[in-house]
Amino acid sequence: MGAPLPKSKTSKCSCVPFERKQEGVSFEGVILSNAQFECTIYAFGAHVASWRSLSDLEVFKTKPEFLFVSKKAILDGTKPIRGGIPICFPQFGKLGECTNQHGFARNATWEFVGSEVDEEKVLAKATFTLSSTEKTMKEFPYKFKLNYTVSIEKEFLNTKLEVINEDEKAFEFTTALHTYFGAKSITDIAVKGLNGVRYTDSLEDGKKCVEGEEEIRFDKEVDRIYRRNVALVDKERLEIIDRVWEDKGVLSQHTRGVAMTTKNLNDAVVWNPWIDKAKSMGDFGDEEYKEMVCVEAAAIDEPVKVKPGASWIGEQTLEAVINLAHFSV
Ligand SMILES: O=P(O)(O)OC[C@H]1O[C@H](O)[C@H](O)[C@@H](O)[C@@H]1O
Repeated sequence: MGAPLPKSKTSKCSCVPFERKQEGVSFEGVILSNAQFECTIYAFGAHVASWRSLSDLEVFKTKPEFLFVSKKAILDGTKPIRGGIPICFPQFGKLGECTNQHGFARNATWEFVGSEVDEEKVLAKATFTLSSTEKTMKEFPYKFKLNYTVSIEKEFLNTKLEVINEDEKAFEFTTALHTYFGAKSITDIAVKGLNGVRYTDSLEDGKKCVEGEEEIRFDKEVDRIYRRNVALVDKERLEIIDRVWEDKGVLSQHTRGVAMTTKNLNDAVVWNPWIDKAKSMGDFGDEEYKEMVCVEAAAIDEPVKVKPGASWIGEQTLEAVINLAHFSV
């Protein structure tokens, strides 16, 4: 682990490394705090496992956590962690030569290489890195380096993945920041910002469809890859609204949710396993489909090409929103 940035008496922002032992297995990571929010990142998978509010506001106090992690998640390094923000690289799903679905980055232990805090900006940041090894070369035959920077700034969580080609050959990859959002109840969740967007339905052999709903609601299994308009993707945002905070069907000031913006991640995967798939997953509770939805910032439809010596950056920014005026009602 890199050098810790201890919390001084006067500082509100911090990045504190930790080591947890669970059934003899040690798990390392860092906790970022900026006095408003706290974020836990494991070195295994450079996995953001928690992003929680530290506020006393009622709408946060009753459920401070914004991300979902399964109670059955396996935290011994033998399996990717079910929940949080797994990093899919160098392939999304089975779209590549890797043996494991979603590639190897979420199964590897990354190195914590640095941190930064800035009281004025209300910011705390940590960077992790992962480089190619003989093992990764067997599945993805290129030399690469990944830098992953996680920062909390006020009510924003930014996750930025840099992919550097250290090989003599160009390479291609697909990727996703596979965020699991927590829900009080899935039937009260709405995903907005995809109306009119083309998507492939992974549950119907990749059937091509166009989204016709202003709000995507959930009452069955959903697994879709939306291809957002590249020209608009930097300006538009996706909203994951938790309508349970509404007052008698009327949008209240306390409606809360998350607004997502992305850079260079033009696709959005929307996934909820629903009943049967939930039961088939060993590291996911049978009823937990009611408590989560994945909205994943991704580059899938058009694989990213990186020339030798060049690099690519993809990022997502999540904003914790409680005031309805911030949502595009
Ligand atoms: O079980 P995992 O390998 O973590 O994948 C979980 C899910 O990831 C994505 O959302 C895919 O679109 C789904 O088809 C897949 O089931």
